[in-house]
Amino acid sequence: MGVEIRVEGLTKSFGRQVIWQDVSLTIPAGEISVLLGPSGTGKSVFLKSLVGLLKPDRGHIWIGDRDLPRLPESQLYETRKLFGVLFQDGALFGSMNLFDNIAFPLREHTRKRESEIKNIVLEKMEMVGLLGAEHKLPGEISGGMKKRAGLARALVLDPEILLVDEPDSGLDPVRTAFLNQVFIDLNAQIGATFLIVTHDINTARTLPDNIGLLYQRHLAMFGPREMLLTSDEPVVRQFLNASKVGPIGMSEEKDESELEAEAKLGHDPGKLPPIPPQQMPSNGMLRAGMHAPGAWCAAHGVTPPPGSFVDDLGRNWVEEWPRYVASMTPVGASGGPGAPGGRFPGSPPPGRPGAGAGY
Ligand SMILES: Nc1ncnc2c1ncn2[C@@H]1O[C@H](COP(=O)(O)OP(=O)(O)OP(=O)(O)O)[C@@H](O)[C@H]1O
Repeated sequence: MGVEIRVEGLTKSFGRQVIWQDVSLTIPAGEISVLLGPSGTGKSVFLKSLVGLLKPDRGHIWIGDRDLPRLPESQLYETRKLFGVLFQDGALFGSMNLFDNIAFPLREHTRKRESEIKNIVLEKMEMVGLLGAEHKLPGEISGGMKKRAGLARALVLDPEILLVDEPDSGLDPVRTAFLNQVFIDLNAQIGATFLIVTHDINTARTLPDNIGLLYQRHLAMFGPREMLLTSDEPVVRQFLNASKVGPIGMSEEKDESELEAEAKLGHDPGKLPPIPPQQMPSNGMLRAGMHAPGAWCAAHGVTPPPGSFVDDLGRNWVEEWPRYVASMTPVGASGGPGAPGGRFPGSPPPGRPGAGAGY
């Protein structure tokens, strides 16, 4: 079981916002692949495109000899049956108990008898460790159980491909580890092709055969896990080490309206997002998100440049300050919270070394 997915030159935009472009990769049949990426890089959009819920602007998604974006509706419907999808929240119907939730696709898409449906549902519930919870409502179970119920439902039609969107969201590390083990066992048992989207580094380190990284509208890398874990690419290293220092900034999260607002202010989108006035240090105070260099640099193992000041993204505000002031002149002129002229951030007040209110 399990089929290969071959993606070629896939591009997706919403209006003027390009989500990713020219993504090409082959997701090997029967293996577990994980797609990583900072928030907002379009991982969920990628999953939805793979299953045909969103139409890419260009490119191909080959499942065998079928190119998904070009299939007529009837064939798309048939091809979708190859997929099981686990959405972030499990997407359970709140008014149905777990048994009926899990039985739903079988009742909707097959003509199986109730006795047969019962066998399948109980088999899948056992696979995910939920046997005995058939009569519970989604509101009566934990987040981890909800995910496993969603997983059981994704399995009832015996998918060749299982797509999973952020299985770890909202789960503590113990439940995440447990769920990851369920994925490993399931993969060994059913042999389907798994693609899991996550930003959990531990999941990426332990679970997959292959890892991909989406970054700044491109697939930065895709390959065997060890290749990524030992990569010297700065973006890969920063992501895997969960470091604030490196090429990944906050620009990935911006949507079109934010980028437009920035462009109007004359900012260079993605390069120097303005720091919000409420986070600017003024009158010697350190505000949330801004850290005295001593504490921050010690925590990140770097030597602070003399007189420097860093923010949550590791930007040195001694260097950024003149550009920031230039870009914020109207605010500065009014003497507002972002106005230059207060105590320069490189000099924390005496007696409060390293007092970073953001910690
Ligand atoms: N249907 C849609 N219409 C317009 N924009 C959308 C739509 N779906 C997603 N987006 C935009 O696409 C971008 C990527 O969203 P997506 O949810 O795929 O990111 P992600 O990498 O999964 O983020 P996270 O890790 O935070 O879940 C976001 O800017 C989002 O606002």
